[in-house]
Amino acid sequence: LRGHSHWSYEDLKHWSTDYSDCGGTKQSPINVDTAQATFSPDLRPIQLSGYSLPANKQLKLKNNGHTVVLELPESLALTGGYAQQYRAVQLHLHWGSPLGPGSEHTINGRRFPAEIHVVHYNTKYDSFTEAMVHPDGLAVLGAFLEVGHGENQYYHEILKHLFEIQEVGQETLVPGFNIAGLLPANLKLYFHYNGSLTTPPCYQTVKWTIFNQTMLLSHNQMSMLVSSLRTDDDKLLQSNYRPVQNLHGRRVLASFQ
Ligand SMILES: NS(=O)(=O)c1c(F)c(F)c(SCCc2ccc(C(=O)O)cc2)c(F)c1NC1CCCCCCC1
Ligand SMILES: [Zn+2]
Repeated sequence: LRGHSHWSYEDLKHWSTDYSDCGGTKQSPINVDTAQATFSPDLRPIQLSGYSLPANKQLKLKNNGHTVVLELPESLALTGGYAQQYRAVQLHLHWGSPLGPGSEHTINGRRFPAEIHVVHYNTKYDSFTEAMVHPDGLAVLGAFLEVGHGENQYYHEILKHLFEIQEVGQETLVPGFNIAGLLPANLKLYFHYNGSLTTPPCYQTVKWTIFNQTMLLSHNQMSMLVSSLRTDDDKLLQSNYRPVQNLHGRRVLASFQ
């Protein structure tokens, strides 16, 4: 993955020359046109197990030059909503700048201030790297972040460490907490579609779940997110989102009407 870090959000055109899947027909992110989404009553509530981690479980938080990544133990598992079991790999965020929002997915053309992705791999494969090249290999849970009134205590567990990893490659340790608190309380309402990693190598191996309920952060927390991290040319790491990709006939399912 080290070799994948020389791309940037500025030269998107070259992604598909260096990584052929980036030019594929099942790419992410997408715009969700809610009027075109198909209600699918057999979409079950997403169920998380093992997401509540004790404080003595230290998690690595890293600035990898493209986002902030929190590495997750495989003890976190997706046990509902997907036909097979998936285990957590990492979570990371996408955000904008003081000039504009930075979610990756959009809803009816609306871009949200930020978006969290919790990445999992299908346990029928021996490892994440093995899973990530199979169409049913990965499951990513996505939720939008908006500015509300109060501080979000769960996001604070990550945001309060950002100053320690301002430079690319820096990492720090975060005490365990209830990772489920980073996702909506209502895991029944979501959109579902087959897509890809939104970064090179853009493998088309992700079953995406985008929750309908958004997460609320304070204004201060959102500004910490958009103005703490730097990239490898010492500029602020901002607007780390890929433009929405064509559906090419794919259907988006909705677990609700
Ligand atoms: N939205 S997403 O899930 O596609 C995604 C992004 F959009 C991302 F932008 C990222 S970060 C860019 C990829 C990367 C670069 C460097 C390092 C490192 O030095 O450790 C690691 C990763 C990023 F890490 C991920 N998720 C990754 C996809 C990259 C390859 C496998 C790693 C787990 C999932
Ligand atoms: Zn992502």
